[in-house]
Amino acid sequence: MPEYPFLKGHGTENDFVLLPDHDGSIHGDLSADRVRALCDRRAGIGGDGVLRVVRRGDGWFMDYRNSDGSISEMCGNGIRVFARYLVDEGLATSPIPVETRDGVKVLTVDGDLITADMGTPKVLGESKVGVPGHTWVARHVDMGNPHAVAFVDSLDDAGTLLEAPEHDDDTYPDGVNVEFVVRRGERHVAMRVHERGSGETRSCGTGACAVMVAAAVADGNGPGSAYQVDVPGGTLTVTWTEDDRVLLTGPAVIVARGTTSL
Ligand SMILES: N[C@@H](CCC[C@H](N)C(=O)O)C(=O)O
Repeated sequence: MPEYPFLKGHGTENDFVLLPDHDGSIHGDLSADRVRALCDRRAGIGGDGVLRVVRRGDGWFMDYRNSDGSISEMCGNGIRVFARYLVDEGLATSPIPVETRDGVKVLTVDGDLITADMGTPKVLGESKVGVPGHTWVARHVDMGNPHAVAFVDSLDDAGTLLEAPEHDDDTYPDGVNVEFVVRRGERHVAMRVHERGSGETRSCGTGACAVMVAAAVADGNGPGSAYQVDVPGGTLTVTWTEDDRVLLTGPAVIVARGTTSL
């Protein structure tokens, strides 16, 4: 049985299996079944998703998969862990452009913290999301991937999040990441998230950006503001720049390296 190199890393406890596949020859046929096996927390390595690391021209491409094997356009914590891997291995130096299915993102490394320039957010309309016993109006924010942001009285109101929250299929034909948000202070919020393709996770980078943008719009603060976003796995800082770009800053670490036959 062939053995393949892997690494395990996380950003605010949103955790990933990294598969180095620099020339695309090892995992080019990465199937949904293999992603599910790698992400399995009992029979596999365990993770919210897989980051396949591929060279593209002079740079790098992040091939991101959710733990259920589905593909997403973007992963804000994943791309920061991806950058940590490149720097730790001496494969790149900051600033690092990384190609994704949502275009090129530039990563900046400053000690323990890695910032991803996530690009311009799209603030769209409102729809409803629900869990048993509760329904909320949610703001649709597109960060390259789809988000529904609901402001709630208590994060406990989201319940167990063992099932995907109800949402409007016409607004989100490809599914949605749903964020539940409470205010903690001025320019300071806390959130839980149910991720499309992964279930409830301890953090979501694109979700934190969507939450910040929705909160800033609701507060009458547009571009030119920064918020602290607390997630179950830590704290992220999201800055909406004057030139309408969203910067996601937080820690990203590699915690294990090995080989797997999965
Ligand atoms: N955890 C990620 C988002 C991963 C993709 C998401 N589940 C989707 O399907 O869009 C992040 O940190 O942004």
